Amino acid sequence: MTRQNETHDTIIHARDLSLFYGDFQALHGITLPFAERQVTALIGPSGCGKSSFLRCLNRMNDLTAGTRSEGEVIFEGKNILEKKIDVVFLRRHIGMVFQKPNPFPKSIYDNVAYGLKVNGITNKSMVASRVERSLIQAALWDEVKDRLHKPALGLSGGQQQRLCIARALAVEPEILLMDEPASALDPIATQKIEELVLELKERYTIIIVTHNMQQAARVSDTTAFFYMGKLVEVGDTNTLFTKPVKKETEDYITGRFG
Ligand SMILES: Nc1ncnc2c1ncn2[C@@H]1O[C@H](COP(=O)(O)OP(=O)(O)OP(=O)(O)O)[C@@H](O)[C@H]1O
Repeated sequence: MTRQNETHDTIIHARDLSLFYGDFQALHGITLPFAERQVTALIGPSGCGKSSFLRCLNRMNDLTAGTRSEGEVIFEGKNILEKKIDVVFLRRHIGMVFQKPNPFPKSIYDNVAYGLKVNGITNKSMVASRVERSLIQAALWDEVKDRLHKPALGLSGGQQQRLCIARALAVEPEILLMDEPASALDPIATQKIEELVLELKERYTIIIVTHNMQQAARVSDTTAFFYMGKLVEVGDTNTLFTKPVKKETEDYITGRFG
């Protein structure tokens, strides 16, 4: 949770962001700033636009034909939605972890080293030290240090997800986007991911989509509630869950819908 008297600058800021899949408008004028080195949870019922919004923040929606956005997402003084933005560069700064662990069918080592190669880092000792550091940061090193050259697909689901986090961290992003990173995992693996999120926010800004309100309450400093493509309410997590301002938020967090 936020330490008292600590201030956090805005690192990325969606301004009046709308998103269309063909004729269907999935997001309606979302304005939402994100504080540096904080965890923000995006919550809301299925289909409300949480993942669509998250994917706008590193242009993953570009991969879906027929998508169009309006408005701005400001990162490092630039609107990252502009066509001229280099998305490889952008995704080096804004990494992503998906719902289902998706390691490449390569060794554990090569999975983590992959992004470094894509970004032109080939010096062997530098790659080795970044691989080790990323696996330590992802709380996986002790479990894999003796089998780095074994297939990643031989790891458990929870280990695979931490490997995907290590892969994302290897290129030293500022922001980590997590789309329901624990929803495919058992309770123990889920707890590990939650502990990891709390550790990682010392260095990284984390934006996490979750269906699990207890999880949002446990890991996030700020929570944003989405409903039908709109941002209904955003605020300090504790306050949002105990004294929501909007009726829709209260109905959702008390389980009256969704
Ligand atoms: N590729 C796509 N093409 C067309 N419509 C889409 C596409 N992806 C999402 N949508 C629609 O956009 C809306 C928002 O979907 P999105 O997946 O962002 O919601 P969500 O809140 O993340 O849902 P969930 O919690 O179920 O993952 C939904 O109505 C969905 O059907």
